[in-house]
Formats: sequence, structure tokens, C-alpha cells
Amino acid sequence: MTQLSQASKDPGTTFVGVSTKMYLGYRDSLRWLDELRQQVDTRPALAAGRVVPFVIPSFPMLPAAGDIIAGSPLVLGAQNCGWADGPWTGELSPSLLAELGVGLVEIGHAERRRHFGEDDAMIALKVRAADGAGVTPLLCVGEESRGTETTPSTGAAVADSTAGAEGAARFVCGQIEAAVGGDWGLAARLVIAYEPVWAIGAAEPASAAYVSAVVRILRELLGAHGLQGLPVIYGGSAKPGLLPSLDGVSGLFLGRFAHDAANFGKVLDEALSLAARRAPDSEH
Ligand SMILES: O=C[C@H](O)COP(=O)(O)O
Repeated sequence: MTQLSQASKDPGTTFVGVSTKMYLGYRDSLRWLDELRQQVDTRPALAAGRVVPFVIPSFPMLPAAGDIIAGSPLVLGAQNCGWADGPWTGELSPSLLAELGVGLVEIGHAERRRHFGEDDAMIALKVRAADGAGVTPLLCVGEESRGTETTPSTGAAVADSTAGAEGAARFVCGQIEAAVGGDWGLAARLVIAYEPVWAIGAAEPASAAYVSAVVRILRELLGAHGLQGLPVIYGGSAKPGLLPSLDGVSGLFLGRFAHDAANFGKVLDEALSLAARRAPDSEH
């Protein structure tokens, strides 16, 4: 069992992760990974495991990244996977990723759904294969556009920062159900990255009120399957300052704004402060 799958069984765990997507080349990735390791090494409170940091570099970086983060609490992730060994030219099997020490793998990221035609059937195959190889699926879900609710009398847009949250939560719950083929036992082994598509690559994240509302309703829906405590982290232009304003969200999945490693450190501090507040007798 990977460090991540053990940690993810505790609903109090906070995840702080970052993907480089295709933003960094090889040398820049090495430099950045060194900086990220320093950010983690200078925060010994991470050893308690209540905050789990993870890093998801490009595929070719995985062996070097494994060496750079060895012995640190950082969990290594991959940005995608195939669903089988064998005649699948250009793919990477979950079993190979497991051999490289990968603890979690992104599946169904919005960019893969949009640009590479990944559909629910492919995503379900990947989720099952990753789980079978012992690599925790980091299932990426999120609505395409922010819902706009209108007042019945005037048709005017409701000026409510949580408008559309219920529709988004229901859509996301449907994406999760499709990704596990209705097998909620499998869903229990996932980490969910809730990433509203419209908030990815933006200047600002979705509002804290909106994200908290979507995740709250999502947890109610998941509760029908005994999964209200499933780890659900937020991604989409996340940056320092966001995590403390969220309610009921299990952490952040950072992108561009953590390509400055210092920002990753700032979010780790925020996560550690929240964890310390929940466990006042901790060593933090
Ligand atoms: O993989 C990370 C997410 O898609 C968020 O990326 P972003 O923070 O650059 O919008």
C-alpha cells in the first residue's frame, strides 16, 4: 500500500499537491524539484502525516524526481496513465508507474478530456487499472461552465456566490459514478480533485463560498454511498490564501501558482496551521 492510500483513509488528512503539466522543461523541472524538496524539508511538522504533500511532474522526470524526493514526505504522482500492459504504443501502464514509485495518478483531467478525447469509458478503465496496480487514482472532475441561476420572476441572474453549486455537485457526483462504473467500493479508494473547468488556468480561483458549497453538497450526495468523508481537494488557479477560507475541503491541487516553490511552502504552512488547530496537542 502506498503512503498516499494509507493517509487518504483518514478523513482529517489535508493534501497539498502540485502538477507541472507541460510548463517546465527537463532542467527547469530538476531545479524546481530541488526547491520543492527544500520547502518540505524545512517543515518537519509534515512528518506527522496529517498534511500530505504530493508532486506530479512530467513523465520523463519521474525517475529523477523519485531520487530527489526520496526520504521526504512528498508523494510522487503521474499526470496520466494507460489501462493495460501490452500493445499500447506511447502509453504508460499503471504497473510501470508503480515500479517507479508513483503513489497516485491523475485520471480524467479536464485538459485530457478536452484535448485528447478522454471519455467516461476510458476514464473508468484507467481508474480500475490504476487501483489494480496499487496506484491511487486522483480522479479529476468538474463542471464545464459555472451554472447561472435566475430569479423566477424577472429572469435576472441571482447575485449569489453559491449559485449553481447544486448543479455542479450533481454533475461531479455523476462523473465519479461513471469513473467507477457504479462500484462505490472502488470509489472509496479514490482521491477526488474537484476542478471547475472554468477556473483552471484563470487569474483567480473559484470563490471560496462556491467551492465550499459544491463540496458540501457533493459530500451529501456521496453520503448516500457511505462516502461523505472521501478526500475532495480543490484545483483551479489555487494559490496561497485560499485554503484557510475553504470549508470542508480536503486540500488543494495547485498548478501554475506553485511553480514558484515558495508558494507551495506557503500553502503547506496554511495546511499545517489548520491541522494544528484541529489537533491542538500536536507537535506543530
Ligand atoms: O493541475 C492543476 C490544475 O489543473 C490547476 O491548474 P492551474 O492552477 O494552473 O489552474
